[in-house]
Amino acid sequence: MAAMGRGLPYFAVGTVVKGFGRGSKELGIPTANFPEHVVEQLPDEITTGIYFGWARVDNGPTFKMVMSIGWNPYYKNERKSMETHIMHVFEDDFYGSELRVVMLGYIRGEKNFKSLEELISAIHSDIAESDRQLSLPEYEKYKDHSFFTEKSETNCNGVVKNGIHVDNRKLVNGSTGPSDHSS
Ligand SMILES: Cc1cc2nc3c(=O)[nH]c(=O)nc-3n(C[C@H](O)[C@H](O)[C@H](O)COP(=O)(O)O)c2cc1C
Ligand SMILES: Nc1ncnc2c1ncn2[C@@H]1O[C@H](COP(=O)(O)OP(=O)(O)O)[C@@H](O)[C@H]1O
Ligand SMILES: [Mg+2]
Repeated sequence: MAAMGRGLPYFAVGTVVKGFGRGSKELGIPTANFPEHVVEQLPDEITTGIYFGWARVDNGPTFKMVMSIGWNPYYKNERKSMETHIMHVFEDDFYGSELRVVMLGYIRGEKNFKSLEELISAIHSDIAESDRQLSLPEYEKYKDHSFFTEKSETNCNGVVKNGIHVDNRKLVNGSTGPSDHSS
């Protein structure tokens, strides 16, 4: 079987936070931004650039997604971001919701562009390419991965690597007690 790329599949969970508000307003392409600690947990193999995969908001359906990781050279951001455009039209914003993603393939590196129109057109090509790739059986099957159907917990800041859930809530909340309430 063909390899997916170094570090892939990569699973991540986090709360949707505010970015610069450019995605919807300037580009017409909203991106749900992950908080800094999720970005910081990315392993070195996950280089900056554009990835495709699947995404789920809270307990909703799982949709195709395309993600941008990096400093957005067109805007020269000072902080590295990890932003997911979900291929679905949502009625409302979902800041504060839990976003789960699995990244399956790498499309290209981040680029600078001479105009906003060129950036927008590149993003539209990425969306079309991701849409095609995700319909292939080898990628489509991840839509129903147990990662998405596991009972989700509030304030879950866990990160899942290669199917293994690494729960780092203790680090985030500073709690050291056991997380299992059933015993
Ligand atoms: C599929 C995709 C590809 C992107 N490619 C680039 C890129 O090559 N260069 C760049 O500067 N920004 C790129 N971006 C990031 C946009 O500039 C970013 O989403 C926008 O600045 C919105 O940021 P905000 O969430 O802070 O509002 C891409 C975004 C997406 C969704
Ligand atoms: N299809 C979608 N994909 C991603 N985010 C969406 C989508 N539809 C609505 N949103 C909402 O829009 C927000 C992102 O818009 P954006 O302009 O990028 O703002 P920000 O800079 O705060 O990330 C998300 O956090 C989410 O609440
Ligand atoms: Mg955004």
